[in-house]
Formats: sequence, structure tokens, C-alpha cells
Amino acid sequence: MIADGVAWLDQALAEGRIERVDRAFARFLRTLDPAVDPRVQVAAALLSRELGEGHICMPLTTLREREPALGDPSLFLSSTPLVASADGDPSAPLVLDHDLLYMRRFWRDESRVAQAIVGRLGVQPVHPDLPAELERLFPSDDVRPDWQKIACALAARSRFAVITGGPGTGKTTTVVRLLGLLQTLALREGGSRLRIRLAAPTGKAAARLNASIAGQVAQLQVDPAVKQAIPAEVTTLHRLLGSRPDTRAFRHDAENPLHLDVLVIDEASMIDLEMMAATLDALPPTARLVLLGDKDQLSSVEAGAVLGDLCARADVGHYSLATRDWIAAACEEDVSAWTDGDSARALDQHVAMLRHSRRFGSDSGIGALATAINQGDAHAARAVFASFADVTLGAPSPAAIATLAIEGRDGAPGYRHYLDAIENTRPSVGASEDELMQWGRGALRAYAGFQLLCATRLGEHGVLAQNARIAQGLLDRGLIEATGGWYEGRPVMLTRNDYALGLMNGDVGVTLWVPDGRGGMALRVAFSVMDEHGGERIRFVVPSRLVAVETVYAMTVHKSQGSEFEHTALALPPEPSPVLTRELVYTGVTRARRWFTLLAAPDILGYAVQRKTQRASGLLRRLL
Ligand SMILES: Nc1ncnc2c1ncn2[C@@H]1O[C@H](COP(=O)(O)OP(=O)(O)OP(=O)(O)O)[C@@H](O)[C@H]1O
Repeated sequence: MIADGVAWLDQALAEGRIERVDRAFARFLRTLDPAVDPRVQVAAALLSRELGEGHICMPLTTLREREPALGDPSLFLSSTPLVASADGDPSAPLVLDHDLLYMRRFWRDESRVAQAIVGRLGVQPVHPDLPAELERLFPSDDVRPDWQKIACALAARSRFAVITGGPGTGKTTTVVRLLGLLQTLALREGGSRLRIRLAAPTGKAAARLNASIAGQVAQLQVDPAVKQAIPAEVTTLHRLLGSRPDTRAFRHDAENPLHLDVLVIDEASMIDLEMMAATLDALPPTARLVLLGDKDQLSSVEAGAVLGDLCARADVGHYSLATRDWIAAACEEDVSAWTDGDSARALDQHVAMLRHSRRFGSDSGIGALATAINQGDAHAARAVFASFADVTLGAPSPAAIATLAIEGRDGAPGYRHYLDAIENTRPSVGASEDELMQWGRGALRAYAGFQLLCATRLGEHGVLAQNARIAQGLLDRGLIEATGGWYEGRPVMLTRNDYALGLMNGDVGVTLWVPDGRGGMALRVAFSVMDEHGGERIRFVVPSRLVAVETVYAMTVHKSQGSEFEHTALALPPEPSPVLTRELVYTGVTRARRWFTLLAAPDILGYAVQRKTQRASGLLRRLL
């Protein structure tokens, strides 16, 4: 029995079971209802803690486990005005929906997302030319079934589609062909062209999709008029929705919807619940939404795991008999093995999983490692290191990590390679602006040759400590001229959006000495930015204008989402910790294009791989 809420909160805070913000929320409830039951305050504090961990809600079973002294929470939660049922008092700050406890804002966001998706489920009539066009865009493939073709077909017949797949499984290829298909069918017989927009949750992800989409559109086997009607420009979701400084509201919402017919969002695993709700609000009811992403990656930094929820059943498919037959007719593909007439749900018919990586073949350790990690098979994951040259397991001592980060290994670059590239390609004193831009572009490309990833920001094994060690190691070797302040070679990452500069949180720039235009030299930070035609341009920024930046020799795995590096090293702390999860390691491994180095004790790898995170939410229940 809990008689004194204040004492419980203070003690839980002292024991580290809750944080100050959780206690503040529980205390705030007392201002709304001075006679509040202390057990409601305890439940509220524990709920607030769960939200801080990225969950959307808290199942009552979890609440009971966290504090057995609460007894049966459904009894006291149903008899306080602070908690309402789903259709109860809309001013109550907490909602109890069946056995899930929510803060009102999260419950509302989840309801908006669920409603908007449910409204889009269902099959629309398709153009009779669909099978022929699919056949043209996806000439017979040696890998059967051709999931790219199936994903494209499913997306073509409805206003909502999810395409998930690991790295190199062809998400971009599929969506470009889908857009070609939709636009071809729309323009046929004098129809009007579809207004298509492409977006990604971060500037970096948008830039990467931008780079790959332009090339893919050029190769697309469609009419030139169709090609022209496919946009190459990828924007951030914030920009698309029209974010306004200092407010959570966007310019586009249900009252002022976006003017578009098709919205494609890449890297959808990074979208949190609130952003998804805002996006769906702003989408006209008739518009199609296509979500692309890798369901196995880390979820968004903010609460929710919308893509993970939507793809929770993707491995098994759960296609209905009707979907199976429709796919057979439209694509000549057989998905019987992924069909389950009894348990098929409407949502399942809108989800396709690409299962064959074209980037990582059977000779790729990175691919084999990603698969073993996803299967939670630590033994197989360790065995991969012994069998493949592109992946290596190294010691996690701070000194060894810094050395690897600087020197690289066996042909795989480290930061020496990047700093040498700056030095070796330095333009002459009278270099033109074009030559300087080319130098900046080369430096940024060389920087993308290697990245050290850490599990956390703080602590001896975190980003800040590793940054300091690497900078010292570079200084000791004469590769940089200082370890603090601004110096040539300092790589920085923005920690906040800077709309005035057109730079986004997560954008990385490199510091270079360039002519100042008055006969002297000045340090400038080179960033890759998109011009108005979707092309890449290098912008040199005065360091003093960059107010929210961090040195980025090391970055957290979270921040690395949406980026790829030729050689990626992932350093894991030596002690077990809640941040070490399967998704974290998988996301780290799949940032690597050619080489991957894991700096971890083998037992820590096993520990992390066995810990699959599950964020509590009621979304799937509402959708199935
Ligand atoms: N059906 C296909 N036929 C031939 N090549 C393909 C096909 N699909 C994809 N590829 C090639 O495989 C590579 C990866 O494809 P793509 O970039 O579309 O994958 P992705 O899933 O978007 O990858 P990422 O992990 O970068 O998001 C590209 O080089 C692409 O050209």
C-alpha cells in the first residue's frame, strides 16, 4: 500500500527509478486534483519514465511489475477524474484505453495516426495496363519471388503502402519504378500528371536519397514525359510541412493540406509518433502515402516506433488468399509461402518486405553479420568475424579505439586518410571558387570514408571522451594543429536546425583554410547543401555563425541513422547497459558500405544482440 505519494516520489528519485521530470509531472497532477490518490501519482511518475524511454504508453502489467505495492492499478485508475477512458472526459490528463495507460497527448497522436491509416486501407481499382507495365519495369528476375515487383504492385493499388528492407535491398529502385508506373498510368489517355513529393526525416537522409534518386530516374525505362514528371528533389519532412520556429505546429495541417497526390517518405524508421501524426494530418485524404525504411533499425529518438509497429508482421507476410491471387495475376509471382488466409488483416495487405540484398552478396561479412544480429544469433555473429575479411572484431580499449580511428586497418581508412586527402589536394593560393568547392567536396567525401560510432554520448566510452582522445592522437601525429576551438580538419555536426543557414540537425561539415578574399586566409566550414534544382553544392560557412555544433570524430549510432560510410567502426562499452540493444548494433553495422570494425568484448556483443527492444504502443492493436 502506498500512503504517502510525496515520500514515494522522493525515494524513487533518490534510487534512480524515476527522473526529476517524472516527479514534476506527478506533482503537477496534485495541482489539478488536491485530493489525488497517491497511487495515481505513482502511476503517473512511472508512466512519465516509460515515455522518456520512447514508449507511447504503459501496459498495466508493466505498471504492476514496476511497483507491486500498487496492487491492481485498474481499480484506482478507474476512480479518479485525472484518468479518462478513451471516450471519456477529454480534459483528463491521462487516458486508460483498455489496459494501456497514456498521457493524453500521446493517446491523441496515436489515435490520429491510426485513423488516418485505417482510412487509407483497402484496395482501389487499378488500370488494366498495370500487369504489362509491371512486366516492363521489372523484367524477369533471377531471384523469385521478385519482392520489388510485388511491393510496387501492392503500392499501386492503394493509398497506403509500406516497403521495408535492409540495406541494398532496392527500396530506392522500387520506389523510383513505382513513381514511373504511377505517372505512366496517370498520363495515359490524356490524364493529368500526379503531383509527387519526396521527403525524409533528416537533411542528411534527404541528401542521400536525393543523390541516389537522380541516377535511378535517369535509368528508368519510361517515356521522357513521364521521366520529367518524377521529381528528383527530396526535402525534409519539416520543410515539407512548413515548420515554424519556436512552435510544434506546422504551416500545413488538416485545414491547410499539402498540395500533392503522392508522398514518399524514406528512412521512415526515424519518424516519431508526433511527426507521423502531423504528416498524416497534412495529407489530403485522396493522396497516396508510401513509407520506405528498414524496420530493424533503431527507432526514432523521440517516442514511438511507427514503422516498426506497421512492419511487426512483415517477416511472415500474412497475405490473404485474395491478395495472393491478385499478386499472381498482376505480377506472376507466387506468395503462397507468405499467405495466411486465417490471420490476414487489412494492414498486412499494404506491407511488403524486400528480402534480397544486392549490395551485400554471399561474400559479404557485413551482410552476414547484419543477418545474424537480426536473428539474435550471437554465436553466428561471432563466427562471421572469423570467416570474412570485410568485418573485424577489435579490442574495445579506449587507446585501441583511437588508434583504429586514426590509422584504419588493412586498407580500410581512418581519419589519417581524410586529413591526408585535405593536405594532398589543397588548391593553390589563387584558386578559383570552383576549385575551392571541389576541394571541399573532396574533403567531405574523404571524411565519409570513415566514421567511429559509439553507443552513448557521455561516459568514458561515449562520444565526447572518444572525440577528445582522437583529437589528441591526431595532434600527437602532427595531423591537426590544435585539439580545441576551430582548426583545419575539425569535422563538426550540427546539433540544431539552422534555417537561416539552410543547415539541418545532423549535417556534417569539415573545417578548411580558404582565402578570405582580402589576401589572407580564414577558416571556413564546408557543408554539402542542396541547390534549388536538387543538385549538390558546397557552402563555406564562417565558424562563428555555427552556434550549435559538435566535433564529430565520434558520433552516436542514433545520429548516424540515414548516413553511410565506407568504413564504419562501432565501439561498445565494456559493461552491460540498457542502451546496448540488437537494433543499436544492427544500425551500426548497416552504416558500413565496404568495411566494418566492431570494437567490443565478445560477450558484450552477445548481450546486446539478445536484447531486442520493444516500445509499448497501442497502434498495431488499433490497426489490426
Ligand atoms: N532489380 C534490380 N536489378 C538490378 N539492380 C538492382 C535492382 N534493385 C536494386 N539494384 C541495385 O542494387 C543497389 C541497391 O539498390 P537501392 O539503392 O535501390 O537499395 P536501397 O534499399 O534503397 O538501399 P539503401 O540501403 O541505400 O537504402 C543499387 O546499386 C541498385 O542499382
